[in-house]
Amino acid sequence: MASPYARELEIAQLAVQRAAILTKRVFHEKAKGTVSKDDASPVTIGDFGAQALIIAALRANFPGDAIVAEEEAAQLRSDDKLREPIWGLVRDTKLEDDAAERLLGGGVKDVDDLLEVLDLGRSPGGRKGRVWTIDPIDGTKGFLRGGQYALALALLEDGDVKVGVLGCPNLPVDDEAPLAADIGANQTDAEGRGVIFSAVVGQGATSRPLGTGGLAQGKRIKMKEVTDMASASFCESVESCHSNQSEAAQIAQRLGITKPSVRMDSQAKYGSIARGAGDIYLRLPTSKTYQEKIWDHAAGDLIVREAGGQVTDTKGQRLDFGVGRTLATNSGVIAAPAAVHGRVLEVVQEVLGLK
Ligand SMILES: Nc1ncnc2c1ncn2[C@@H]1O[C@H](COP(=O)(O)O)[C@@H](O)[C@H]1OP(=O)(O)O
Ligand SMILES: [Mg+2]
Ligand SMILES: [Mg+2]
Ligand SMILES: [Mg+2]
Repeated sequence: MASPYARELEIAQLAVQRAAILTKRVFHEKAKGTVSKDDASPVTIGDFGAQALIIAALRANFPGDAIVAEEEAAQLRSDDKLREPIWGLVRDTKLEDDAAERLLGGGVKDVDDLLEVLDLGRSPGGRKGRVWTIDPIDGTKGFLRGGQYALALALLEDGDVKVGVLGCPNLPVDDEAPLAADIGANQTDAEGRGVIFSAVVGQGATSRPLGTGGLAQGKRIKMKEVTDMASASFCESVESCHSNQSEAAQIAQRLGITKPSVRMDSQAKYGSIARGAGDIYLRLPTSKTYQEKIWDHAAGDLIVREAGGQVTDTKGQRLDFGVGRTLATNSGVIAAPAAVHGRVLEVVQEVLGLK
């Protein structure tokens, strides 16, 4: 008998792989069709296109499942200058391997279907049933800057993450490559770059080359053991408005961490620590009102936990993906090897005045 979630995993990986072909094309274009959303954050033709391709694959393979995705069609309905290039990209993007493309199935018929497909991602989420979460480009600011970004897809069942897939086109394929100080800036997806991290609950976490055809064999990944805090380092956001960097510096000092933080955009941080290229991911709230979105954390949360890590918020609670489209009951994120998570949490709470 096939292992649980085998089909969901395969379809999710192929969907991410195909959507990454599209985002890589846009990554190399000077004009990325960037517009501003209501919350002033940027979105590009790459975000819309990748979301359409991923949802089309889910619609074809798992028609009964709900979808919580970041983007929606509203802006495109009134803007054909934006809509047309997205439609062109979606229409022309296929996996190089015909058999894999057939297996994935799920095209987008025309421009109207494109808008319809994008809006299939407006489920409110919740505690019941199967819900896919999609972040078509996580770290859009990194994508625009030429840094790291990720395509994130996860399956929730009754609020728990069962399958997580993270495509990181600009990370090295090699799990052993240490995190270079410049890993978050001026990246390419040239030869030797592009990795998919995946996890299924209870089955461990893997990495494999992202590629553009079929899926290569996966390799087991594990977090690095941190025996001595002096040799560890934090992996943090590039954006100081996404995570409080001065509090992180105080926490590092109290823990005896001397190395500078590695800064990179997106859930590539979760993938990097899961494969032992980095140690500890800290995300400290910068505002009392911002609620983290479930699509920004679901895949990464499972991948780190299946690689031997522990993921909680700053209160020490597991991330709760069953309360809606946001992590409304959580505050911040601490992802670390299980053996040191408790110590990191303790110091985070001291510095944030939570104990
Ligand atoms: N004010 C905010 N605080 C925290 N995260 C945010 C905020 N605004 C947007 N984000 C989301 O944070 C994530 C990027 O995190 P990081 O800084 O770790 O790369 C992205 O998912 C981004 O959305 P998006 O998917 O649109 O890029
Ligand atoms: Mg966004
Ligand atoms: Mg995101
Ligand atoms: Mg996004």
